[in-house]
Amino acid sequence: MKLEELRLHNFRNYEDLTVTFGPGVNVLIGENAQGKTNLLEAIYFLALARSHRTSNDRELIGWQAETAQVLGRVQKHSGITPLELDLSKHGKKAKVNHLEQAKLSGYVGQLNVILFAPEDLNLVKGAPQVRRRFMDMEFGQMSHKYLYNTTQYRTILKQRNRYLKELGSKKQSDMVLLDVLSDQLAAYGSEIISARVTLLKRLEVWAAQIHQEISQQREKLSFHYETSVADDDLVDTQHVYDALKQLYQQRRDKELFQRTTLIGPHRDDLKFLVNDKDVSSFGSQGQQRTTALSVKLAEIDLMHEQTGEYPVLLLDDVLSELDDNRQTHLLTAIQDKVQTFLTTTSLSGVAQKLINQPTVFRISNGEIQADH
Ligand SMILES: Nc1ncnc2c1ncn2[C@@H]1O[C@H](COP(=O)(O)OP(=O)(O)OP(=O)(O)O)[C@@H](O)[C@H]1O
Repeated sequence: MKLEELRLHNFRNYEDLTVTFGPGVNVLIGENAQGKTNLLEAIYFLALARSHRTSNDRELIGWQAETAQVLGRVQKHSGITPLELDLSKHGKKAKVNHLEQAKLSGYVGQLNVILFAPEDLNLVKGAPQVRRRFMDMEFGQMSHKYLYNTTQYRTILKQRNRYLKELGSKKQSDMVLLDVLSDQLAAYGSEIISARVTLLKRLEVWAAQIHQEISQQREKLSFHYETSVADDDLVDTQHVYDALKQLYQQRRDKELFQRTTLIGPHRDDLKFLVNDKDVSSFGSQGQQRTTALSVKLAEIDLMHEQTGEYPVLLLDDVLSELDDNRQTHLLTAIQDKVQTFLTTTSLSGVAQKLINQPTVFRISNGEIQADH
């Protein structure tokens, strides 16, 4: 899929912008603080109806304005889809084909993006929530069911945690309601865990292949999904559901004592192994970077496999963080097949690694100009 056109009204420092993009690599050049990342953020927002930088949508509205709009035209095998997000201080409206969508799951998935920013090099070394967020953002774009289950799970988790607090402080003593909430949490949680296990198996195949190429056949990358559910129970959703229910029974006293939910996908993690060793503890910085890059590039193939369309790739200032070999791998992997938006402060070093001429835009103070 390709993002053909983007229009912004009062989005961050863009008052009024209409821009048509090229189908291949689009390079966004500009000095610091001119609006390069804001533009990538707008594309990410158009795809996921949320920003990658802030959970407060109001920050996205231009300082002098009350409302903001992001509109795009997405080209897919099935034709062109217009997307629209309207933001105000009262919330946001999402439209597909000019029709307002009541649920986020009706909107997300129309434009699929993969964002790769310097922070993503933390995928391996960072806290577990970085990897959980990574799984949820990527798998949610590929599967409506996954997105729905994670949204429901979060709601029940909040209710259950609130109830555990009330039980802990003796404001409540009814264990029947706790059982009902545990049951619902196990139902959504088991769907999430089995989907993660299945999709990670596919992602692992692609990532291992890319990692092997970058490391010149020296390293074997593999994944391990870490969860309280025993490996033997990770066979299907029903087994995971039964295991979670049992775990909620067994750990009830501990959860009541700690007044929070200790088991479920919101506590799980993903480990990356290089030559069977945990790369976050034993890998060099170079191996950790190669792992992050391989996983990011593998997502492109996984999304294509799952949806039949290549996603749009957003590279925010990431090239400067990669050495020559890794840069070449990244740029070769995306040639021709993936529409890419790449921010940089200088074109040197990028252009000669690309086979085809990129479309270049200069960004200055919230304005964009195509470079001819
Ligand atoms: N809501 C907003 N309204 C207006 N301007 C904003 C808003 N939010 C941020 N800005 C402005 O946007 C600019 C930052 O843009 P952006 O983060 O895209 O920079 P950049 O071009 O990617 O720079 P760098 O290369 O340093 O990352 C700043 O000048 C900031 O003041």
